[in-house]
Formats: sequence, C-alpha cells, structure tokens
Amino acid sequence: MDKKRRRSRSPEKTSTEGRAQKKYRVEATTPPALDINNYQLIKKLGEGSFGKVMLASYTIKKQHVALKLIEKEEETNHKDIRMEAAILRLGRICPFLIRAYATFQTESLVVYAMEYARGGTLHQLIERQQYFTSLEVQFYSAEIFLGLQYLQKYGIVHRDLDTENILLNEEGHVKIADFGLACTNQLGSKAYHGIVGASGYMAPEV
Ligand SMILES: Nc1ncnc2c1ncn2[C@@H]1O[C@H](COP(=O)(O)OP(=O)(O)OP(=O)(O)O)[C@@H](O)[C@H]1O
Repeated sequence: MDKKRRRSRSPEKTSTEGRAQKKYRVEATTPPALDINNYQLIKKLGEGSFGKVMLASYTIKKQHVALKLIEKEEETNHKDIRMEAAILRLGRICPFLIRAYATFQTESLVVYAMEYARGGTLHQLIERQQYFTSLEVQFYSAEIFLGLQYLQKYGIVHRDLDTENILLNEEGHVKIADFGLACTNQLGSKAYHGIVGASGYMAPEV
C-alpha cells in the first residue's frame, strides 16, 4: 500500500491532528414505510370487528396499498397483534397469503400496510357469478389449500376462514387475509382452544 495514503488507527496520529475535527451526529430516523405521514388515504375497503381497512397511496413509491388500522384500546390484545403481524410477514414467501409491506404503530393506532388485493373478495365473486364451474372450484380450492398448508407448516390455524377473508389479486389468484384470530403452538401465542370464527363456516365438529 502507498505509504502516504496509509492511515493510523491511533487517535494521536490522525491526519486531522491540529485541525478541528468534524463531528457527525447520526440522527435516528423512521424508515419511510413505517411513517403514517407517507400514506394518503383514498377510500374505505372494508370494516370488521377489529378495525377498518383503507385503500391508500404510499406516496414515496406512488403505490396503492391496503392499510389496516386498528385503534389501540385498553383491551387491545398486543400478543394477538404481534401474531397477526408475524403471519402477515409470512406472505412475503407464500403467494397465497396476503403480505405485509410494513407493520408499525402510532400513538393511537396499530397499522398494517398490506398488498392491495384488487380483485375483491371471494364472497363478492360468488355473488356476482352465482355459481362456479368445477374447474373454478378446483382452482380456488387448490390455492386456498396451498395457503393453509403453508400456515400449517408453522403450526398456524387461521380460525376465521370465510369467503370475506379470501381475497383475490388482479389476476384472480387467492390471497388469504385476516389473521386476527389465528393461533399457533410455535410462535409463542395462544393455544388451540375456545370456539371462534364465523358461524356457517366452522367445521361441523366445532
Ligand atoms: N389487503 C387487502 N386488499 C383489499 N381489501 C382488503 C384487504 N384486506 C382487507 N380488505 C377488505 O377489508 C375487509 C375487512 O378486512 P379484515 O377482515 O382484515 O378486517 P377485520 O376487522 O379483521 O374483519 P373481521 O371482523 O372479519 O375479522 C375484507 O373483508 C376486505 O373486503
């Protein structure tokens, strides 16, 4: 190495000796995707018992996202929130689960910024079409099965699967959503007990 360019690690022998040293302060900044100010609300996509879901624009990338907004209340179960956020992160790997781009909280809200499923819900499709051909039944069943199989690999049970929680992307592929009632024996959450879910969609033995 060129001797002139070699720098000493010793503070006494720095090349800046005798000169005023520049001081840099590293400010802690919030990553843009975790800042609620970078999302512009457009319209309501849906509302459930846990919060509302808004179509929003992530202004940094001018990208449409679905923002699930859950108001923090005294009775908010933070373990369930962490669980839902953890499952939404699995969607980055499995194409049949809705994926989260970011999960964060503000003083009053828990926020999940999720991919926007443009195709609506399976419920809306059934209402529109009235019936499915056997090929369509096979298609939707297979994609739902693969999503659930992926969850099962992690010991996760959805527990609230109904046609309103099965979303479709713009190409018509299944995106399973709403993991607010999911449970697992592996991510340190609640055990499989209690009766939850939508009546009409529960397994007969429940
Ligand atoms: N990623 C998304 N893209 C498009 N629409 C969505 C998305 N996520 C949710 N929605 C819409 O919002 C509705 C409610 O969402 P979600 O089921 O997650 O809320 P919830 O408060 O947990 O509801 P529930 O009471 O059914 O548990 C869905 O049925 C769907 O119509």
